Amino acid sequence: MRIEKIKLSVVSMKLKTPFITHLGTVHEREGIVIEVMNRDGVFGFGEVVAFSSPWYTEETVQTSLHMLKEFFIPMIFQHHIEHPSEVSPVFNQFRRNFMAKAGLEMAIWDLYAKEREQSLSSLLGGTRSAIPSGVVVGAKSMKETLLQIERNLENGYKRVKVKISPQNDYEYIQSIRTHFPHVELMADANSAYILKDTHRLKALDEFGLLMIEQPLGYDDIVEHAKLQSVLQTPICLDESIVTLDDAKKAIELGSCRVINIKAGRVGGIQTVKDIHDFCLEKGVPVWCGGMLEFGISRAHNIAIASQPNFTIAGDISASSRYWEEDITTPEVMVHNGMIDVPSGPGIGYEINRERLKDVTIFEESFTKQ
Ligand SMILES: O=C(O)CCC(=O)c1ccccc1C(=O)O
Ligand SMILES: [Mg+2]
Repeated sequence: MRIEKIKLSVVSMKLKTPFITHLGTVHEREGIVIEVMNRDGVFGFGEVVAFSSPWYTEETVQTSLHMLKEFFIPMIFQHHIEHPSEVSPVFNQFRRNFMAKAGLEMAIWDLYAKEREQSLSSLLGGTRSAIPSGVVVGAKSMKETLLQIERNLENGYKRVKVKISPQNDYEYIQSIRTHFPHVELMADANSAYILKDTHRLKALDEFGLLMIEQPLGYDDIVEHAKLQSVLQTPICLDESIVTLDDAKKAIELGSCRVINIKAGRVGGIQTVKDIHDFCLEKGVPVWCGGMLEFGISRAHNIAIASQPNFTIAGDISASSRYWEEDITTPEVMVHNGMIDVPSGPGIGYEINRERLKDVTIFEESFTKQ
C-alpha cells in the first residue's frame, strides 16, 4: 500500500434524542473522521469513536487528535504497510489509546479493500449477506421509554437494550416485561454496580433477559466471575475487554458468557478478528457494540458483524436512530429488523461530502514527506 495523505475532520452533530446513561447524557456527538489516500487517489475512511469527555473510556476527541498527529500518523508514513493486519503491531509499540489507533487502522482496512475492489465483509471472511439490528432505548420517563420501545418494534428491530443502575432496575425491567412479555430484551449497566449489589442483579433473573452487560467495574474481570457463578442471566462484558488477552482471561475465569466487541474499544479490526476467532473456538458468542457513531463507523460495524460468530443482534441501528442526516450515502437503513451487508468495495457506503463539510468544525491534513 502507498499511503500518501491522511486527513482528520472533527465533526459535531446533535442527536435527535439525548442518549441517557447513569454516567451522564449525550446531547451532541463530536467525533473524528479519518480519510487515508493512496498514490492513485483511492480513499479509505475510518472514524474515531471517542467522546468529548472521558466517561466511557479514558480517551477523548482531543487526546485522539494529539495521539494521531504526534504518533500514529507519523508511524504510518514511516512504515511500509503491505497489509492492514500489519498496522496494529506497529501501533502497539505505544500503549493503549485504542480508539485513536482504531480510527486510522480501520481507514486503512477500507482503503486496502477498495484497492482490491473487494468488500470489507468478504475481506474479513464475512458469511452473512444481512445482519440483525438491535436498538438501545431510554428516556426520562417510563411512559416515553415504553413508547420508544413500541415504535422501534414496529420498525422491525429485533432486540431492545435498556440502561440500568441501582436507581433504576427491578421495577423498570418489570414494567417493560409487563408491556412486552416476549421482546428480546437486555440491560446494560455500564459498571453501575458493585459485588455487594449481587442480590439486585439476581432479582432480574426472573425477567429472562438475554444478558446483562458490564454490571461491575469497567476494568474488572475477577468479580464478574464471582457474579456470573450465581446469576442465571448471562453476563456480557463490554468495557472490561480491550485486548485479546482480556477476552482469554474472562473466558477462562468464567467472567462472562458473551462478549460485546467494539472495534474502537479494542484498537481496530485486527483485534476484533482475533477476539472473534478466539471466541468462536471457545463457543462464546459475540455481538457488535455501538458508540453513537456516524455512518462510516456504522458501515465498518456491518462488515464486522457479518463474520460467523456474530450470532447475536448488536447495537447497530439505522442512521436515522440518532441523526437527522448522516455523513454516508446511502444512510444505514434497517428493513424488517435487518441491515444488508454491502457487496461494493470497502465499507460499501459512499461519503456524503456536502454533509461532511457542513458538520466539520476543524480539519487538518498530513502528507507523506
Ligand atoms: O450506539 C448505540 O446505539 C448505543 C450503544 C451503547 O449502549 C453505548 C454508547 C456509547 C457508549 C457506550 C455504550 C455501551 O454499549 O455501553
Ligand atoms: Mg455497553
